Amino acid sequence: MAPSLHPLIDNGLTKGSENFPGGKLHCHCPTNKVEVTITGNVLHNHACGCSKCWKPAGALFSVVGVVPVANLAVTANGDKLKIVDESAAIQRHACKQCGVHLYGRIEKEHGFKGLDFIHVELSDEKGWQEPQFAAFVSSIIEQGFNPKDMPEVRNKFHSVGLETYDVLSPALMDALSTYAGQKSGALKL
Ligand SMILES: N[C@@H](CCC(=O)N[C@@H](CS)C(=O)NCC(=O)O)C(=O)O
Ligand SMILES: [Zn+2]
Ligand SMILES: [Zn+2]
Repeated sequence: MAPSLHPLIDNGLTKGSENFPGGKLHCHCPTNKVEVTITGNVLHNHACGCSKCWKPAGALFSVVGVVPVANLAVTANGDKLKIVDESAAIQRHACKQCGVHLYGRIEKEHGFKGLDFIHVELSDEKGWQEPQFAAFVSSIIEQGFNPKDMPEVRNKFHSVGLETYDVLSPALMDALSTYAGQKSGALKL
């Protein structure tokens, strides 16, 4: 049987809705769930194979996207959150009890500062933007995936219409490089 990439991808993509108003994310605790309220849709939603992004049980990939910081609020049981790795660029806030990552925030100077990273499968609402591409695909090997099976993984992404990259997509890499070039002064626009 083919491995699960992610429940939002395995059986094909469900397109998001225009003018989706947003919704609530919940952790997996049976009671006293951490709740995060998102205004508006997620942007740049994508699969991520890196070792740091939260994945549901049995999935090889995370599905992660961004929202402006101003569009995210912790609305219940925020005292259960802790930062997974203080030294990472993305400060991932996870539930201490169930381990689910509710949001990741960039606090240091970075091309994506001002954006929070979220996992829309933590919401019951339908209409979130569907994944747009797959990033950090080769990184699953670092976590124990056999490199000989990589063609199957990339083929599966392509079969649902997603392009695969081993870092981020060209658009996001260009945005990061634009930020770096402007910061150093080498790029003047
Ligand atoms: N191969 C590495 C890649 C990690 C990585 O660079 N992740 C990307 C995509 S989420 C990133 O921007 N990380 C910044 C961070 O985790 O703070 C791994 O799997 O751990
Ligand atoms: Zn929890
Ligand atoms: Zn990642």
